[in-house]
Parts: sequence; structure tokens; C-alpha cells
Amino acid sequence: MDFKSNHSSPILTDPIPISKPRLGIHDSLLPYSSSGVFSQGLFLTIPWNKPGLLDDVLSTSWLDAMKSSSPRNTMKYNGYDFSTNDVDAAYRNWMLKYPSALTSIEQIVNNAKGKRIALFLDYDGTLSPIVDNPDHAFMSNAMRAAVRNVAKYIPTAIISGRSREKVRKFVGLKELYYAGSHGMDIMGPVHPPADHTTETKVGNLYQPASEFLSMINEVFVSLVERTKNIEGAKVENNKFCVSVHYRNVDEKSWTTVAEYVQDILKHYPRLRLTHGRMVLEIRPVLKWDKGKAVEFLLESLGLSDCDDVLPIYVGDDRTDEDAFKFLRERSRGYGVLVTPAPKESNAHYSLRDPSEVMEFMNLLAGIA
Ligand SMILES: O=P(O)(O)OC[C@H]1O[C@H](O[C@H]2O[C@H](CO)[C@@H](O)[C@H](O)[C@H]2O)[C@H](O)[C@@H](O)[C@@H]1O
Repeated sequence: MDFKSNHSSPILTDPIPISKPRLGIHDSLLPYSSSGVFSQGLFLTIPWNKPGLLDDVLSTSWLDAMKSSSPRNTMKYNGYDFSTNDVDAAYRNWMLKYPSALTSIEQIVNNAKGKRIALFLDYDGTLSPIVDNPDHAFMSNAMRAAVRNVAKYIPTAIISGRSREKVRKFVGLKELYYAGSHGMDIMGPVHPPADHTTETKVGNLYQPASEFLSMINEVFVSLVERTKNIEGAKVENNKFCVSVHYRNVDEKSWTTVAEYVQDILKHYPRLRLTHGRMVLEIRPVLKWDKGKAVEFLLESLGLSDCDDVLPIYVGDDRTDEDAFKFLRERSRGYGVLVTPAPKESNAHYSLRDPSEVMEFMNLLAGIA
């Protein structure tokens, strides 16, 4: 399998051309084939993203970007103040383009007839509500039950910006596929022993950015040190990427946070910066994202190039747009954007919040 992406980064604007080295994936990282989950002998060409230090966050009005990156409520959005009525009217209008996946379930079911659904779920803001402390973003037991139930009928993967280990711990379900670090750390389900004489089989692993591990660690340590005096700043090690949270930082210090990040990145031309919800994220320049992870998983599951497969991806964040874009460009399946406020997206449908995501999964389980 040879991934050759034409996708241009949705974020970087740096025009510096670079060569695209072919990254041979070491055998030890190749999925083993005995369980038949991941195909063997993969040799991926992973295009490198342009080595820009700065994305839209820093190249233009990054302070504005920081401000609008996660509306704390729907009354203030993208710099505008809305009354509740305005918000409702705007949202209803927006839903003409991105209809609710709940009210469109019949249409989805009709299109799924004779097809196998594959479900991809983002974690933060999709399965768990956005909270101030990233370590406390727990999903409810009801949500866990809904995921467990839908996964009985539909192959289900969690694709998150968090480290795979952390998101797996939050979700707590062994039977799922997990892709952490924005898709750069993929693992298949852990199979329980068939009987007490056999060992638990660890899921197959695929880590296209493994060579960046020590560099990311270094950056993590530097950023922790650098930001230690900024009240509320939190640096999270997501294994193949680092998140610098400014949600709890006084707005007056946001510039300082961004400058510190920018300073450190100057020493790492092979890392780049993207922007999530009140978080700056540092990751390898590899052009590997959630869209690539979906492509990889479909391929590994033997579900790519099949007309009888309907992938559905549910997510709330900018990084999920890569997956929506992949599905749209391939005219395959549906992206479902989770948002309480209107925003442009490559998704096909919308859901307002995690509780609607849960309802949607219950409906999917019912029809599968
Ligand atoms: O891809 P995701 O699963 O959506 O992960 C994206 C980032 O999510 C987390 O941060 C976000 O959620 C936190 C908890 O609600 C919130 O406090 C923070 O402001 C948000 O940016 C996570 O902590 C990051 O590492 C992920 O990259």
C-alpha cells in the first residue's frame, strides 16, 4: 500500500518547498498479520508537511484565532455578540447546509442499506464535554455504554489528539480501535485470551511518527519549564504531539504563551504548529492526520475500495476536518460535525453536543 496524498495542509501557508523523503517503516512497526487486522508488508510514503513554524495561528492575527478557537458560549462567537434568538435563527439557517444527523437518520439508513458501516469517533467535545481541566474530561457511563453497544455491531475507532494510552484509559473499552496523537499512533483491539492457557493478544500497532518521539519529549520538557510561571498554562504530552493549553490563562498572557511556543519551535524545523480549542499543538511535519488515520484503518480492515462500506466520522474540532475532507473527497460516507454554533465545515451532517452524539450512536446500533 502506498499512500500518496495530494491533500494540501488545511493549516500551513508557508511556501517553502521541501523534498519529500520516503519514510520506510521499520518491520517492528509493521502490523503483524496473524490476527488479520492490519495488512502485512506496508510501505508507506508519508509526505512531509511544509516545515512552517507558524500556521494561521501565528502568521496573521493569531491572537484573534486564539480568542475564537473555542467559544465559551454561543452568545459570543467569532467576535460577535448574539442574542439567544439570533443564535437559534443562525443555527437553524446553518442547519439547512449541515442537517442534523438525528433528523436525517432515515436518509442515512437508506444510504446504508446493503452496506457495512464503519464508525470513527473523536473524543474531546464529541464523547466528553469540553471542561477546563483536560485531565478531567471524563465520558459518562451512559456514553460508554452507547459506544460499547454500537461497537458490537459496527467496527468502531476512536481518533483523538490525545495520546493513545490516555484516550484509551478515558474510554475504557478494549474492543475498539484507537488512534492517538491525531492519528499518529494506531492500535487495533486487544483480544482477550481464548482460554486461560493463552496470553492476551496485544492489538497491532502502527506509529508513522516514531522517529519524532525523543524530539517531542524534548519540546515537552522545554515548554513545561518555559511556561511554569504562566498561571493556568498547561502542557500535555500526547506522545507524538504536545498540547499547550491556554484555556485557564488570563487573556493578557495569551501572547506570551504563543511567543514561548514560537520561540521553541524555531529550534525545531521538523515540527509544526496547529490550533485546537484553546490549545496550541506541536506536531511532526509529517503529512499524517486524522484523515490519513481513517484511510489507514479502512485499508487495514479491508474496507477500503469497497462500495458496500459506509464510513461515518463524528468530531467537533479543526483536526477532524481532515477526516471530513477525506470522506468528502472520496465521496465516501459522512462526516458529522459536533457544534453548538454554526461554522463552515467539510462535514455533511451536524449534532449539537455529546448528548446528541450518544443518541445518534443508539440509533445506529438500532439499525445495524
Ligand atoms: O482530538 P480530540 O480527542 O478532540 O482531542 C483534542 C484535544 O482535546 C483535549 O483538549 C480539549 O479538551 C479539553 C477537555 O475538555 C479542554 O480543556 C481543552 O481546552 C481542549 O483543547 C486534550 O487535552 C488535547 O490534548 C487534545 O489534543
